[in-house]
Amino acid sequence: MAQDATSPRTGGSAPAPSPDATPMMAQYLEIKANNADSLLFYRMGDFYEMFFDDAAIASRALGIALTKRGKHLGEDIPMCGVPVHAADDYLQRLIAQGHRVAVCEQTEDPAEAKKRGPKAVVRRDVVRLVTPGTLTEESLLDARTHNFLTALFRGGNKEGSEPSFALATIDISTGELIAASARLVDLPGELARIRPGEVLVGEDLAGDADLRRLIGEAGAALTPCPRAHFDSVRGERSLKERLGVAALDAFGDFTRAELAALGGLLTYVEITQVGRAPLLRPPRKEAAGSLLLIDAATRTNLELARSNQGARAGSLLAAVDRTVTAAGARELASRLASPLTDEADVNARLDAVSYLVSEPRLRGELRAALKSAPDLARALARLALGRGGPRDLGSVRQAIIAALDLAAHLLRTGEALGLPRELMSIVERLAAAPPEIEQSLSAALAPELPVNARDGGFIRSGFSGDLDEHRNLRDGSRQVIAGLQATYADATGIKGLKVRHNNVLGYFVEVTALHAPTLTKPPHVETFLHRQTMANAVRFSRRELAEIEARITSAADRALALELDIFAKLVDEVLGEEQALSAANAALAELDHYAGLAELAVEQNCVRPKVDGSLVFAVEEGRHPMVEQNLKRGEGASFIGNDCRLGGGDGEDGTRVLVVTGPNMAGKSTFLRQNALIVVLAQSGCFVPAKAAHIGIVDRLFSRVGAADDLARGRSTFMVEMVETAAILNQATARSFVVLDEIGRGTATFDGLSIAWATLEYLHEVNRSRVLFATHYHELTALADKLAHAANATVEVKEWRDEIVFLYRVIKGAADRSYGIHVAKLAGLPGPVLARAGEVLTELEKADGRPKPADLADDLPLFQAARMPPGFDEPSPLEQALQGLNPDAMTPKEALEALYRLRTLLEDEA
Ligand SMILES: Nc1ncnc2c1ncn2[C@@H]1O[C@H](COP(=O)(O)OP(=O)(O)OP(=O)(O)O)[C@@H](O)[C@H]1O
Repeated sequence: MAQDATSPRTGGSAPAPSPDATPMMAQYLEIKANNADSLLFYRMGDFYEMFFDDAAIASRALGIALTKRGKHLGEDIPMCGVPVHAADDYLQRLIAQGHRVAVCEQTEDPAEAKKRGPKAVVRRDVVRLVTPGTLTEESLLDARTHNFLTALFRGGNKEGSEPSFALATIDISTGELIAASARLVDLPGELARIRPGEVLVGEDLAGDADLRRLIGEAGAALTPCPRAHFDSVRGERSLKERLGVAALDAFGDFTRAELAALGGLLTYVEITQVGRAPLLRPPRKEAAGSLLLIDAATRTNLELARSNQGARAGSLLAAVDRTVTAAGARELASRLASPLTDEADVNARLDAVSYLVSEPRLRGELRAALKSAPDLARALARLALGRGGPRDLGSVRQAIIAALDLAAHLLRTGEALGLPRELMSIVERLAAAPPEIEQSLSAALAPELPVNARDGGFIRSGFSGDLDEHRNLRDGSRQVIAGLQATYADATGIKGLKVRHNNVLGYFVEVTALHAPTLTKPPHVETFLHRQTMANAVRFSRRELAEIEARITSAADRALALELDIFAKLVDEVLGEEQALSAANAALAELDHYAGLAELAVEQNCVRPKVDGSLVFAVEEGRHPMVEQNLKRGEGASFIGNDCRLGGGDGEDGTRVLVVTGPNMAGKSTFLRQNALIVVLAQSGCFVPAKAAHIGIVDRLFSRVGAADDLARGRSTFMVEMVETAAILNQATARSFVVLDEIGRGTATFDGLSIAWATLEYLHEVNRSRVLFATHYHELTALADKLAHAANATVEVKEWRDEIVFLYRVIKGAADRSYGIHVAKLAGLPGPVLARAGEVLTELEKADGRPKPADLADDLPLFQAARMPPGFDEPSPLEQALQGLNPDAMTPKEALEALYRLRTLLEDEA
């Protein structure tokens, strides 16, 4: 999808309608004028043609030839076209580049138009607008990913109050509808969570450069809509109408702003679908505080849904996805993007996974049965929009069979043991799948189904007497024709005589040029009417052939009309049970997602985390899911699990901040991120890659790495880093979990060190969050020793003959050096450069101008404004001991002993 929301996504310009235009061009210009913001696909026979600027834009975007067709006001008309049968492909490419397309079809038979006069133009109209957020075709969608359209409305604009936004989101390919609100600071995170393909904003907001940038960064196309569409009264009314309810209270407590966003959303959907109403599931309100807040940078940094390369492969989502259906994969993606904060809800999900972990046979059977469950949601959505076909009806039938089977199966096995709450709710919804719809469909549908209803042949013979009769007539007449070939051959004595068919002549008799004279002479000239002479063959028609053909055509037309009638009735029947079917579909998706998570837990040796309301974070032998799976796939190496304990036993004592130092490449970042990922997994209701885990609910998760340059936004590395650090310091609470990886590295050493130092203190004293802080500033280890709830950890390495061996074990204590030059050697830096770097390092270390850690720790506090708690600035016994040390005057043995002493002191303090 195009990333830049500021680039124009409108269609090209075309001249205004003019009286001098040809009748067809006049029609084109009128339709184009009504759809100025879209590329107009204008149907002409077997092609969609584009003219004027649209043609130039499309030919560039699609790499197809730009030609011309006639003149308008004396100028050539640029034109390009795409064949109708391949249109989906071209549409997909245009949409992916952020264009919108208005599809204009012929709405009457050309024969009808001819009746109005030789110059009459076939009536045409736009039948739908295709935009990035409103796709429904299988060929345009990724089956395992939602395609969301989000309407954004700015509310709460009271003088001085912080603007807040209401977001209404729909996936029209499944009918999922969600409403939520976010403060301005949380908006990027919300957009990164939802990942809409298209965002609608009122025209009043569309000019806001910050908002445009933000939407562009979320990878969405921006579509301005009339401000009047964002009307809360209208939103509420159309939602009630669509859902057939008198009040919305049962679905959640929607704010006026959310209803306005819903209004904008539903109006746009109505416009783009040209009056067709998409399927709507009951709206889900995401209440403030019910979800773990994860900002956009953290999502990118942790590679939750996409890897750093932008692909699904390599992300957390890909690493934990063991679902067997597309709907299950979408459910998993939604849940992983939106972890919960309610202890009971998280545990209910974990109960479901636990149950399926402990029932391997049932799990295997469920997964095998789920494999045959088709994508019911998308089939239903297409049927609702009038874009469905017989195969979609087949999917509905198949899905009902699967749902009822699975419900019975789960109940049978669950009876003895009692199913957990979530699985019970799944069973109830599966069991409510309407069997009578399945019966109707099974009775009506043929075993082989075409994609399009107009291809016919999808109704089982024996279902409708009327239909069978016309089919027999059609097929019988075809046989009569086949028989006539032999009759004619006998009568004329021409063995090679053939009866053939084409669209121009209909049924005709064909003989070679050699035999033609037999038919052009009496007696046959009376009955064989010459039609066409080809190079080697001559063609004749006969009256009875034409008569039979007319019979065939009318029987075939009638049969198709009957089939289409039955199709429409079946679709109506199905849509009459839309709610029950949607509910069954959601249940299928949830079941697949739970069974997939249980499968993953067993396969990857994951455990159920203990999730509660404490402030504890205790993980035993935690692992990084993506790094671990990569290692296994690559060298078959095993991942070293590491413990991480923060937050102590009852929250207030013990370590809250862990400062991790260690050589490059030793595994610091991996350690930091794996713990953040464990929070995400646990609160989404997944088992976690560890031996044991206890997680006190986290309200906000932050993960940052010393950032890369963001030149596109005109910000330097350091600026980005500071903006992001500021966001954390301003928002993190005592319930938050913060991961900072080498913050402050993007500037001069002392500036960076000072900022990292102050940040660490502030997190410790003011935010009081659980924090993992990796740094190459070894000076910070002294600070960690000084702060009551901070501790040092390092990643173990062994030195061996001037080489380093990484052990990937996180242990207590601080690293003494970075081994940067060793790592540079591993990376293949030329020998002379390494040797010279070694010399420079020795000189620098000798003349070390950097302040000694202990001195630094004494000079502080840096920010009295932060109101340190009493006793904060009194040196602790550990600090006093540190002050008493003079590393320069110590032998290595003395230093080691001192270190042990310090550690004991530290443990005493904790
Ligand atoms: N626990 C572990 N078990 C096995 N291999 C690991 C482990 N942790 C890290 N690794 C391997 O080490 C590589 C480097 O790890 P990582 O990027 O975390 O190092 P780092 O200390 O953050 O490095 P730098 O300071 O240079 O950023 C990983 O890509 C992985 O292959």
